Amino acid sequence: MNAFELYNPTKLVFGAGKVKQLGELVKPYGKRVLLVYGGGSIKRSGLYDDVMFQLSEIGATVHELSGIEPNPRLTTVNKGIEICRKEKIEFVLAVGGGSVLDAAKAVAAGALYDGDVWDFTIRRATIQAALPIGTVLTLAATGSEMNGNAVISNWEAKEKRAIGSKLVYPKFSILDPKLTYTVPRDQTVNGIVDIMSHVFEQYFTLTTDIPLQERFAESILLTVIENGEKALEDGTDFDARANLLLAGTYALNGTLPNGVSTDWATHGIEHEVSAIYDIPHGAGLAILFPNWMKYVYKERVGKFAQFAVRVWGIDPSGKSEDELALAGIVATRAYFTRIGAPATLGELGINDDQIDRMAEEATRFGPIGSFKHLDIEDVKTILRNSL
Ligand SMILES: NC(=O)c1ccc[n+]([C@@H]2O[C@H](COP(=O)([O-])OP(=O)(O)OC[C@H]3O[C@@H](n4cnc5c(N)ncnc54)[C@H](O)[C@@H]3O)[C@@H](O)[C@H]2O)c1
Repeated sequence: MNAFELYNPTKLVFGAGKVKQLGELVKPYGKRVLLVYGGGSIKRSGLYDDVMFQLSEIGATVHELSGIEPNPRLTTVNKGIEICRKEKIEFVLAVGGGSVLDAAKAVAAGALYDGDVWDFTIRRATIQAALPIGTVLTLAATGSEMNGNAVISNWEAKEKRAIGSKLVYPKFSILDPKLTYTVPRDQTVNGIVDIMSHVFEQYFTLTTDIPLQERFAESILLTVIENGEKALEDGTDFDARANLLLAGTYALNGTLPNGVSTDWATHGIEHEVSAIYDIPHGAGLAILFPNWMKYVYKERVGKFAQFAVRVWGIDPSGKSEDELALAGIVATRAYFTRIGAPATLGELGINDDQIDRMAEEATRFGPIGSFKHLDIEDVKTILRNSL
């Protein structure tokens, strides 16, 4: 096991009706609040009114940044930064899915930076300060509710890049499974794939003798596989939604990578696809991950065989490790297809036009991944195999 540090300051407030605690949770941080949200689903569901009521109860002055796009854009983040500076905002409250949370984090960091917030994504500057953030999550997927990451798209430059800092962990996140009842089927599917992909990035590692981390990861995968299908059958199944929501948080809150070298190559490639084609992150991952698996599994066949047996319940008798590994990859693709995720870039209207550019961008800082280091030619092959 590698040396590691675990840091997670986010207070998780989980359960039905927990939005009632919002006012008290915001109160210590100030009364000048920027409310960040997306395209209006929170208005239709009544959540907006509940949030505004809570903020009015503590006498907060609320300014709004609405219209956060899925794959949130730098231009929108900049609008939020401007409001923060002009209105002397003390607290940023994100209400929505991962895109809203990520945009709020970028706004919070950009507001206290005397330069272009994009600098944080291209390693020109590191975050030195940020406004405090709180979140009310409405979609199980990214883990952004309990981590220090945010992904922002520069639509003009067709680039999608991540920022990360201890300073942008939410101070608190409210997770009420009932708030996810209205998530449409396709977004539920994208969320399931995103959560599973976060686990894959940390599970497929060359680090050995890590039984606790492996079983953590396998239990998250099994929980998502079972409860994902239940939530798709009945979007108002409280327990299925609750289990999915908590799995999403644990998949990317710093629990799984303890002492383990993690990969993240597939996420890097997916970001290049959605930077150009603006596809949902989960859809891109559903297409790419089984192709990444097929390309790299020989680096450690035994781990993929274990995945097949423990996660997909494949009977190992009479099968070689290689056969088991491949059966696990086939089962992964079959599950994605069963829940309705795309299997090829072609299904999303993407052809080979931009493969060179996407591969160049994905490897702009050098080879990616740690399970197998992927250079530009490897990335091109995985993208071509995904057409
Ligand atoms: N910060 C991280 O650690 C991290 C990790 C993975 C991905 N990401 C990024 O997060 C973004 C994706 O976030 P996401 O998957 O949470 O989706 P999202 O926030 O983009 O939301 C997807 C859609 O679902 C709608 N929606 C959200 N909640 C709803 C509800 N309760 N009812 C009805 N509609 C609802 C939104 O309005 C939007 O149209 C991508 O940009 C991705 O790259 C971030």
